[in-house]
Amino acid sequence: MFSSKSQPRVLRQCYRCWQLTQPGQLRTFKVTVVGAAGGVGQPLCMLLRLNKLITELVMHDLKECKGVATDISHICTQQDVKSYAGAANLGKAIKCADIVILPAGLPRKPGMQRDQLFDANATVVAKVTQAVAANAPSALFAIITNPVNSLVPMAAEILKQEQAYDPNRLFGVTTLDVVRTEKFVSDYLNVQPQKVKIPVIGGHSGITILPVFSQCKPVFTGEPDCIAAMKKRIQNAGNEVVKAKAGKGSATLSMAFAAARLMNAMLLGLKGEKGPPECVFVESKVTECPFFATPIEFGPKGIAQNLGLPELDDTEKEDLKKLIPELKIAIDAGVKYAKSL
Ligand SMILES: NC(=O)c1ccc[n+]([C@@H]2O[C@H](COP(=O)([O-])OP(=O)(O)OC[C@H]3O[C@@H](n4cnc5c(N)ncnc54)[C@H](O)[C@@H]3O)[C@@H](O)[C@H]2O)c1
Ligand SMILES: O=C(O)C[C@H](O)C(=O)O
Repeated sequence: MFSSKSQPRVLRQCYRCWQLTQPGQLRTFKVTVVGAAGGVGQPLCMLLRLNKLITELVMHDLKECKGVATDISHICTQQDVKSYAGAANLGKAIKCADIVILPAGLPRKPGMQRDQLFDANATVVAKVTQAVAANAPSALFAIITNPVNSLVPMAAEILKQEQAYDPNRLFGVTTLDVVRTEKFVSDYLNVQPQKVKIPVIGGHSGITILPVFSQCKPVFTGEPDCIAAMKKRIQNAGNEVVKAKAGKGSATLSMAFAAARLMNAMLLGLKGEKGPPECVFVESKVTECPFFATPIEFGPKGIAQNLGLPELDDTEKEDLKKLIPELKIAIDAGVKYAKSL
C-alpha cells in the first residue's frame, strides 16, 4: 500500500478520522477510484486532487498504481493519497469510503457497440459491487464502466442479494452526454458552455441518449433539421472518439472531466449544500423503465430529489417512446445476469 503520508506512520492516525474527532470540524470525505490506473482513472484522480471537499483520495487498480499515486500525491493540495493494487486489496481500498467511483473494465474498440463489453465488464462490476456491499454499504456508488444501461441494474440486483441496496446511493454516470451536449450547443449558439443548461435523459447508448433541446437554456435557436443532426452527433459522440483514437480506446479525458463534475455535485450534497442538479442514470419511476437518467439533486444520503421528466415537445415524446423498449432490453440483460450468479 502506498500512502502519501506514510512517514512516520506509527504516530499518524488517518487524517479523516483525526479530523472527525476535532470539535467544530466539518465533515471530511473519502473517495475511492477503482480502475484508477486506467485511461479514465488517471486523469479523474488528478482532477479529484483539486477538489477541496475530498480529504482522502484512494486509488485502486488490479495493476500496480503506486507510480501514478506517487506522482499525483506531489500536487500541492491538501489531501491524503493512498493506493492499493490487486483484487485482494479492493476491500481495504473501499473501506468506509463516502463515494466509490468505478471506471474499471475494458473500453470499446472501433466497430464495437457498448453492449459488446457486457461479458467482459459484468464480472468486474459484479466483484466491485460485492466489495462495496461488504466494505462501504453507505457509500454512494457511481458506475462509469460500460455498458452503463445494463451494469447499473445488474449492480442493483447484486446489492439486493447482499441486502445492501439503497436506490438513493447507486448511480450510472451519464454526465459525459451532458458535457458534450453543453459544448456542442454552446459552439452552435456562440455562448460560453457554462451558460448552457440542457437535460440529457434516458440511458447511455445510441438512441437511449435523449438531449431535451426544447428545455435548453438559453433557447436553442436551430431549426428541426439542425436539432436532428445535433442529436445524432450527441448520440454518436462516443463513436466519434473511438474512431479518432483508432484502436487506442475510448473517451478518457472528457470522461474524467465529466466524472469530476459529478463528484463535486455529490460531495456538495453529502456536505448538506445544494449543488447543481446533474442528469444521472438511477432507479426510477418516471417512465416504464426501472432505471432512467433524469436530473437529480443530491443530499446527505445520495439522491435528495429526482426532478423527473422535463417537459417534452412532440418529437422528444416520439424519441422517448422509441428509446424505452431498447433501454428495457439492456436493463433486463443486467438483471438476468445478476440473477444467474
Ligand atoms: N459512462 C461513460 O460515459 C464512459 C465514458 C468513457 C469510458 N467509459 C467506460 O469506462 C471503462 C474504462 O475505460 P478506460 O478507457 O479507462 O479503460 P482502461 O483499459 O484504460 O482502464 C481500465 C482500468 O481498469 C482496471 N481494471 C480492470 N479490472 C479491474 C478490477 N476488477 N478491479 C480494479 N481495476 C480493474 C485495469 O487494470 C485498467 O487500469 C470502460 O468500460 C469504458 O467503456 C464509460
Ligand atoms: O463510447 C464509449 O465506448 C465510451 C463512452 O461511453 C463514451 O460515451 O464516450
